[in-house]
Amino acid sequence: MNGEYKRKEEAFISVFDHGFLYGDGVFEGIRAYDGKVFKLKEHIDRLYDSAKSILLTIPYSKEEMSRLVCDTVRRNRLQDAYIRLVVSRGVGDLGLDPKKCSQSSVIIIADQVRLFPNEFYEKGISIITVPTRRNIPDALDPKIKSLNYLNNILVKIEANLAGVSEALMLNSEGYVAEGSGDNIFIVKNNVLYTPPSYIGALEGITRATIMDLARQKGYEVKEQPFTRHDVYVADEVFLTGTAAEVIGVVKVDGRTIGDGVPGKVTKELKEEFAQYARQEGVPVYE
Ligand SMILES: Cc1ncc(COP(=O)(O)O)c(CNc2cccc(C(=O)O)c2)c1O
Repeated sequence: MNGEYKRKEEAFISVFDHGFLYGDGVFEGIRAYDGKVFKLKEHIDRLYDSAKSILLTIPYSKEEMSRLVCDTVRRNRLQDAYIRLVVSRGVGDLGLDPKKCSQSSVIIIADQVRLFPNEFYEKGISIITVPTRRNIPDALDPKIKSLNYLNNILVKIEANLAGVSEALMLNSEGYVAEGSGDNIFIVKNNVLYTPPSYIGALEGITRATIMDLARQKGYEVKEQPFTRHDVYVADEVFLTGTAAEVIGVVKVDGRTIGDGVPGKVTKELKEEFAQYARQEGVPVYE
């Protein structure tokens, strides 16, 4: 926390922190595999882009921040880790004006990874689309990974109420945007499609990695808008995210996708990703 290491039980922020009061801040969710931080540069770059976009100053260079992330994993003696990196506007008085905050808060948490049950990956998951739309880019750009996650949480609540583990948001024009915490791919006739980021979605790092891996395997990958209809009639559907990695979707709004089990391309890319994620990364212990 702001350069000092605190035990979990002593790690507190002020009730006047504008990250807490107004969601005024940005964050990243990063994973370490076998003692190596995966896609650290990409996550740090996205964090600093998000901060710049809301005129939030991060009081460390990217190199210092990268070192602090690795230090935090090391001090927690973790090999496989989930890292939450948060930068808020910091402590100010009760007005929302950012000028009231003199120093941003920087918090780095390294914890055990909590994964979806293995069964979700083997059998695939059932999801729904929900009425809650993705934030429109000219209100709050979904490319900014900000602490404002209520749009996503409302979608998660709708998924919970429907008894499913994830839900898809459309954008204001009715095109599929993304899940509450993951990006979406559909496969049709061996071609992969994913919404372009201008649709109103986070530019996922897992999404970008899967696009590269798929192309290296010879698949055509197209970034183009698609509708719920395209999802329903797809041969395969899968979601990507730092936590989920690659997870097959076998039912959407009651429509069975393909044969009702995770498809060939989904399984191939999940395996490819798992191997790649364990080879790559910034070593923490060397
Ligand atoms: C809205 C949204 N869209 C897509 C993604 C996937 O992006 P990455 O491939 O860069 O992770 C995210 C990221 N979502 C995310 C990241 C880390 C943890 C968790 C969690 O559910 O605990 C969720 C996200 O929050």
